[in-house]
Amino acid sequence: MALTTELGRQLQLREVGGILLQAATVDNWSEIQHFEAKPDDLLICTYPKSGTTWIQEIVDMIEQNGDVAKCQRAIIQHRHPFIEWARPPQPSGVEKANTMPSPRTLRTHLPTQLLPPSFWENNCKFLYVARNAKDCMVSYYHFQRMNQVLPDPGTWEEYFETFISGKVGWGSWFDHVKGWWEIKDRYQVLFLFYEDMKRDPKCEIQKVVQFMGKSLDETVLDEIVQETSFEKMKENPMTNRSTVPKFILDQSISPFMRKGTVGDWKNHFTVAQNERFDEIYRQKMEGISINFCMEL
Ligand SMILES: Nc1ncnc2c1ncn2[C@@H]1O[C@H](COP(=O)(O)O)[C@@H](OP(=O)(O)O)[C@H]1O
Ligand SMILES: CCc1ccc(OS(=O)(=O)O)cc1
Repeated sequence: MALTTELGRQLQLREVGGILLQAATVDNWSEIQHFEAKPDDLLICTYPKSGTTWIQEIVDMIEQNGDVAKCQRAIIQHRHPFIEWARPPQPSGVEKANTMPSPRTLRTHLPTQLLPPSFWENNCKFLYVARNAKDCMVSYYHFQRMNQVLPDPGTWEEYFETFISGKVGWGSWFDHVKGWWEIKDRYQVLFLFYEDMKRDPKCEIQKVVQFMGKSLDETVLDEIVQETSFEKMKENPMTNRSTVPKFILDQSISPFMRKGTVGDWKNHFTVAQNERFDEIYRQKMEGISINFCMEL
């Protein structure tokens, strides 16, 4: 009971610069902002529920030259320090990154304006994965239903309002995607789409290989495509979060590896919600030349 109360307190959300973050992250904000990135760091950047775990497994498989056994060395949450994560008394994401040998692969959900400045100063590589907002909203809703230490999402109708107003962890989807899209040509950013990864995983994985400065045989690429499929990762205890206790992630409510598809929003959005969302999207993303694929 004491443990769940403590976890609940840590995962309450508080604001930094108008963005909701977990309370323990806010408590640790100075350490996070002073994080010292190194020029050879690779930072995986995503808005929550955009395919973070998927791209992490892909990057690790590439780093390990397709050696599946090496990717089984630890659960995915422990392989790439999550720089803004804090859950005392466990070491923070910053502490884990500081003890990791280079070259490091790190991960974040932070929007550009909250990223520790040293990442820009060191011209690090950023690998951003974007997912269409409607599927992201659906995935985040089910995640908040099953995550027992996050605020209850309420009904779907209530969550729809919460999400479009950006009152969720890591803030507004619109601002997050816009922010990373706008800086992509000024820094070393590989900007990928979840929907492209579903449509042609080999092509997108090849882009990541090149971005990482690696070269892999065709057979290794094929192996990575296979091993990082939704079906494989759903069965893999190192990626499916099955090791997280039920009092934190209750996968009987909704599995972490839930559907892994493009277009599940059609099973959730009413016609009226869809029309309203499209209008809000048009206003908020005006002038941004991104074309999201909404169904495959
Ligand atoms: N290998 C894979 N292929 C496709 N989708 C995947 C995947 N691994 C995880 N996902 C999906 O990515 C979402 C989780 O994102 P994150 O890792 O950023 O939290 C979930 O979406 P759904 O809830 O739509 O199924 C999950 O099912
Ligand atoms: C505040 C909501 C939230 C979202 C994502 C989280 O972590 S992870 O991306 O699933 O590892 C944690 C909390």
